[in-house]
Amino acid sequence: MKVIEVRDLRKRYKKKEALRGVSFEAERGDLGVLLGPDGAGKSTLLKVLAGVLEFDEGEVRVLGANFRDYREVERVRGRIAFMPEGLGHNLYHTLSVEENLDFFAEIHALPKEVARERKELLLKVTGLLEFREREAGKLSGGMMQKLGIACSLIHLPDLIILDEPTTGVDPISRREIWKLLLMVSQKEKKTVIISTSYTDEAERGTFFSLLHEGKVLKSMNPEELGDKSAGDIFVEMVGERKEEVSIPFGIRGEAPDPAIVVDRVSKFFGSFRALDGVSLEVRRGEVLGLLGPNGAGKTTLIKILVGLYEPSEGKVLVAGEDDPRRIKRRIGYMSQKFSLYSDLTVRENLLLWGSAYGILGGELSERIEEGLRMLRLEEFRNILVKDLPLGIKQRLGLLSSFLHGPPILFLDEPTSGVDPVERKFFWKLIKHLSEEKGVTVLVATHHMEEAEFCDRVCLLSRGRVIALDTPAVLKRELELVEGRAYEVKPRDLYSSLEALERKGLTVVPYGRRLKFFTKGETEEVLREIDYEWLREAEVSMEDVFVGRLERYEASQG
Ligand SMILES: Nc1ncnc2c1ncn2[C@@H]1O[C@H](COP(=O)(O)OP(=O)(O)OP(=O)(O)O)[C@@H](O)[C@H]1O
Ligand SMILES: Nc1ncnc2c1ncn2[C@@H]1O[C@H](COP(=O)(O)OP(=O)(O)OP(=O)(O)O)[C@@H](O)[C@H]1O
Repeated sequence: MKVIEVRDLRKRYKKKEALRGVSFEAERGDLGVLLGPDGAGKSTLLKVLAGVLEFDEGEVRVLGANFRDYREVERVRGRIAFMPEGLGHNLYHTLSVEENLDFFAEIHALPKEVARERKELLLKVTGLLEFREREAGKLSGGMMQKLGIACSLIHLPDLIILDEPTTGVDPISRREIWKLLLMVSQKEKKTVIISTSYTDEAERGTFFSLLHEGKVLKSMNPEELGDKSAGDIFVEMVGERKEEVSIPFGIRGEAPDPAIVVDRVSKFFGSFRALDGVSLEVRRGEVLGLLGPNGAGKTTLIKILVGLYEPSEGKVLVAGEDDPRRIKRRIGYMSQKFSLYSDLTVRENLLLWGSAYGILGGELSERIEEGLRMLRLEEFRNILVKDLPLGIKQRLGLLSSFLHGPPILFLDEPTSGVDPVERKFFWKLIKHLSEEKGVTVLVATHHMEEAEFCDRVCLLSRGRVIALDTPAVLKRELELVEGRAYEVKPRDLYSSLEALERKGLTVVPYGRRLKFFTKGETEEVLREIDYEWLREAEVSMEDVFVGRLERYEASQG
């Protein structure tokens, strides 16, 4: 049975035609993934499907209701869950984690026992069990996102629409969330439609659709991919950004070496210890990647370094300064939840930022024009920030952070929700700033492939540094502990999975593939699953992340 039938859908916002004749279908039990460049129209399509945005032309039938007629939309609204894009936008920030879940269960009139069972399951899957009493507004970004997903799933409606649910979510939780979505679609036969900026996620659903400039360019099922990845298809259809980066304006002042010193820093919120004796140094001109599970303390550390929080213990030196007011003048900061004025346009925001740092007149206009061109923001210059798609907001956030030419840059998840092509460009820009301009960069990310671009990587867990080294050393160390990594080809995925699990090996799904480490039993394991099915795989930073954390958690009991 078709749960969604869309024909020739058109939607315009004032002058902008966001959807230009979209056709789209999904059946019961489908898990459909929307991919597309920033601003392609994904959120617009999802809002129409959820019945929260009116459309101009075309036919939209959802759960048998004709969405032209508003009374029909209302008839099925209770059977649709919708999570909008953005961290914690569907939550009550002054209610606790548990109260949020209870609230959503109650408005959908779930029987008490069912609500209790589901709540416990969702708290477990999202890793929020130990934080059930914390106010939602005090959760980390990724924890908020996971609570948002849990609140959308608690009444298990027939159609679940999630706009970028895994943005800001750490790699381990991302796997758990995917397991949950697969269970909801395969076992419960619910229909799930999500958008994502992770192309590997497109390979895990029943189909994916690539949107570009308000049209569906391609819809396919992952089996049709052959040897290609969804990322390859994305780049083929959308095109790469091949141009070199060159930032014509100068950096104001130079940082000392080390540029950042963190000395035995702890931070308490009430009795909760968010940072626990963190010490590290960032060398001048280095790009240091900050990784860690949601709630590890990455944002807290960055906020201390940029002078927004005072440490409870220990001290920091940034650009040789220990006074938060002086630090703020020497750095650039892109925060996780945006320090942008939502009722001002893109250009107005940049004017305010630049002039706050004393850059004025012609020089400011030149910097803004150059920045808008470089980050492909020109067409958005007169759009209010609140109307910008997430990925475009991120571009503006990045530009504001370095517009005034600071020698040290703090970027808190700059690429979350940014499309893969633009994400690569962000990294070209970050590397250019560090290598050509000598800028020191501290960058938090959940995109593990980006950790490869960092000079060194710091892995935080529960407020402590558990690893700090170059990506190459961390990967080599993992190989020594875990053995060689192998990948299993897709056609034999499930039989291989069983064979491997019988051997007691942890098998990790990577899109349509599986990956495992041989742990010194190479011959025996390889014999059990035909050699032909295997290929040697490279150890990735995601393996390092998972491996290190698992070992750390085990050592802590
Ligand atoms: N309320 C609005 N007013 C004006 N223009 C809008 C509004 N909402 C969206 N747009 C425009 O419509 C286009 C599509 O936006 P949409 O949010 O659907 O993109 P998206 O594919 O979800 O992007 P992202 O993944 O980056 O969030 C963009 O050009 C956007 O600027
Ligand atoms: N104002 C606050 N009051 C109470 N607890 C807080 C407050 N701010 C942060 N925390 C807690 O401190 C911990 C660390 O949060 P932080 O935002 O630094 O994590 P993070 O590593 O940046 O996570 P994410 O990857 O999800 O962004 C979390 O458990 C969070 O709930």
